[in-house]
This record gives sequence, C-alpha cells and structure tokens, in this order.
Amino acid sequence: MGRLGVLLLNLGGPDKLEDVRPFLYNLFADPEIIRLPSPLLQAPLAWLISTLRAKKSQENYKKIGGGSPLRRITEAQGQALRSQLQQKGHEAHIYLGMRYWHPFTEEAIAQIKRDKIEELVVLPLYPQFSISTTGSSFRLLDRIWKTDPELQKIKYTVVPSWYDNSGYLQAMANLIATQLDQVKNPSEAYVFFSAHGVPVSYIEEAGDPYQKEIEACAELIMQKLNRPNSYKLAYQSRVGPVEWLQPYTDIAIEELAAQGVKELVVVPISFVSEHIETLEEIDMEYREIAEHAGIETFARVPAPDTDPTFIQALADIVIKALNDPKKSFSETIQPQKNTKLYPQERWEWGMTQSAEVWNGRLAMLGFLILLLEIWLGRGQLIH
Ligand SMILES: C=CC1=C(C)c2cc3[nH]c(cc4nc(cc5[nH]c(cc1n2)c(C)c5CCC(=O)O)C(CCC(=O)O)=C4C)c(C)c3C=C
Ligand SMILES: [Fe+2]
Repeated sequence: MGRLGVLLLNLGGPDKLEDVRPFLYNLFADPEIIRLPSPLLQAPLAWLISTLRAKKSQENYKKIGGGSPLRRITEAQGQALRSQLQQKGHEAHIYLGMRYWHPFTEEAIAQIKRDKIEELVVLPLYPQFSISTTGSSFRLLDRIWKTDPELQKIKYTVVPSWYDNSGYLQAMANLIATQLDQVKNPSEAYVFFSAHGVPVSYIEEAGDPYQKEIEACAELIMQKLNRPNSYKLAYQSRVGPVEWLQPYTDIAIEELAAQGVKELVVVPISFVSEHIETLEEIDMEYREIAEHAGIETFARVPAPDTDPTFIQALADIVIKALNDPKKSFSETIQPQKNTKLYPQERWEWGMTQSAEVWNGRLAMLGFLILLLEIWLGRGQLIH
C-alpha cells in the first residue's frame, strides 16, 4: 500500500463573529443549498441572504461563545481516528476539507498533493447522504479532480454514507442509554430524534436519499438500543419560505407535550459533532419551547464527537473502504434513474410541477428583493 490519506469532509463553521457573514455567503452561493433556475442569480442572492441573515446568526453564535466549535472538534476527531487506524496497523495522514469555511476542501487537496498521497479514502462526516451536504462536497471534488492530472494519479475511493454501520449505531445507542438512565422514568421517556431538515423538493424532485436514510437510521439505532421506549423523528433548522421535511421539531415537541409526554431524551441524529444547531437551537430554543409546553425533563444526548466507540467505527469504515471496490465521485453523485433535475427538464406550457416550482422561486426572489429594499430604504418596489 502507498502513502495513505483520509480526507474528512464537513460543512465548516465561522470561527469568530466577523466570519459569520462570509461563511453564510459561501453557504448560500452553493447551488446545492439553494437551487436556482439560473447560475447568474446565485451570487446576488447569496449576498442578499447572507447580509439579511448575518445579524441574527451572529447573535446565535454569540450565545455559544462567539464562534463554531466545529473545526476544533473535527480536528480532534481526525487525531483520534489517526491513532485508532495506527492501532489497527494503518499509518494514515488525516486531512479536513470543509465546504464553507477554513480549512477549505481546496486547502486540504493542496496539502494532499504536497504530501504525495498515493491512496485516499474520502469520508464525509455526515452519516446520511444528502445532495446538500455530502453531494455538494463530492461535486466540488469531482470538479477539482477533473482539471488536475496530478490528482488523477491518486487511487481514491469515497464513502457516500454510513448511517447503517454497526459501530456507529452502537455508539449512538450507548449515548442514548446513558441519558435514559439519568431521567426519572427511564422506560417511559420519549426518545426524540432531531435531524437537520432539507427542502421537500430535494427529496421529491431531485431524488435525495436523505429522508430514507435518516428514517432507517433512527429505526436501526432503536433496534440497537433495545429498550421499550417510544420514539419520534422530526426535522429542525428550516430556512426560508419553501416547505421543508416534516414534522418540524418545534411542532412535534409541542404535540408530544399535548399528548401528556413529560420526559424527552433528544438525539441530534444528522450531526456527529456539537455545533450551533445542537448547542443553540436544541439546547436553548427547543428546550424553551419544551418547558413552555409542559415537558419536565429535556435531556439532550451529546453528539458523538470523539467518543471511543464512534472513532473505532470511523476507523472500521475507512478500512472497509480500502478493501471494497473503489467508488468515484461521479458514480455517487449521478442522479438515480427517473430523477428530475432542473437542467434536464423539458419546457411545457401550463401549471406543470416545474412551472409551480419556478413561480415559487421567483416569488421568493421578489420577496427577498423587497426585504432588501425595505432594509436599504429605497428601490424599485418601495418608494
Ligand atoms: C446533515 C446536516 C446538514 C444538512 C442536511 C444541511 C442542509 C442545509 N443547511 C442549510 C442552511 C444552514 N446551515 C447552517 C449551519 C449548519 N448546517 C449543518 C448541517 C447541515 N445542513 C451544520 C453542521 C451547520 C453548522 C455549522 C456551524 O457553524 O457549527 C447555517 C448557518 C447557521 C445559521 O445561520 O443558522 C445555515 C443558514 C440549508 C439551506 C440546507 C439545505 C438545503
Ligand atoms: Fe445546515
């Protein structure tokens, strides 16, 4: 085996408050995050949304210490993975490639080239595949690879998702069991999975397997847990006016409270590190909603971070990828058969599904321009 590298992919997060706006710009400039009819609209819309959202987002980052802990935790996961692989007989260089903030994926690739890596495993730190996360990083890597003959010499493989890995499921089940054992009535408490949402159109129009993988993952974790508790899965962190996957976490919490549920053990399911959406959104916003609705215990299961069972699972996933047939970026980002993607749509007159989607997007764009004009105090739509 040649010089081995493992490229860990993640979203990235602002290290300090000044980073928030440019981080949001990078995020919204990604067509896998906001899917628009024309690439020309992407940069102005990203500028608009990041400018309008920055203040509120900064306030949230202030509440968790002024920045995202994602980089620090991902670096610790990388180090732990390196020593776990070493114990299993594999010397590997670990690289972090973030999609929207430092260390950017491009920086990791430059280092991989400098280190003359010969064999590479690309491992997204998202257990479930979504077009908006793993898909976006794979598309970026595919573009980089296609234009660089030096990279094309590297024998690489990708792990599209690993939500069903037994060690990962065991790590999650152990973390849940520890929280359950601390509540008043361990067998009565509701296990409440909260996943990051995506717009419904990702699933229904673009064939994103995300919802299926999240649902299967929650079910598999409950099987590993092997306790009599009821469970519920809901989706958090929706952004903008389009419809996102339901049930929404805030509403689901209120509904359980109305049914008389008193104890919730909340499991962040689509994240493997603590970050703004666990530390602020779940721990502060949803906790307040739950308490207000009459929930007496709101216990949050920690994200796996550097949990030893979890890190061991990551090492097993890497070793399995080395032994399995190689998978390429383009293989995994190809849409499934019958998947409808915008550039492939044939134009038809009338209120077709595509026309409705486009109308919705144009309405959203108009609404955003109106908001900007209100904010600036001048423009074409207001006087
Ligand atoms: C599985 C994980 C994630 C999915 C799916 C996902 C989709 C998605 N996210 C946004 C918009 C935002 N995400 C933001 C932060 C953020 N998102 C994820 C993970 C997923 N996103 C993480 C880990 C983070 C946190 C990074 C950190 O700082 O720690 C943000 C910024 C925070 C905020 O302002 O609320 C936005 C905005 C969309 C639109 C989307 C799917 C289309
Ligand atoms: Fe997100």
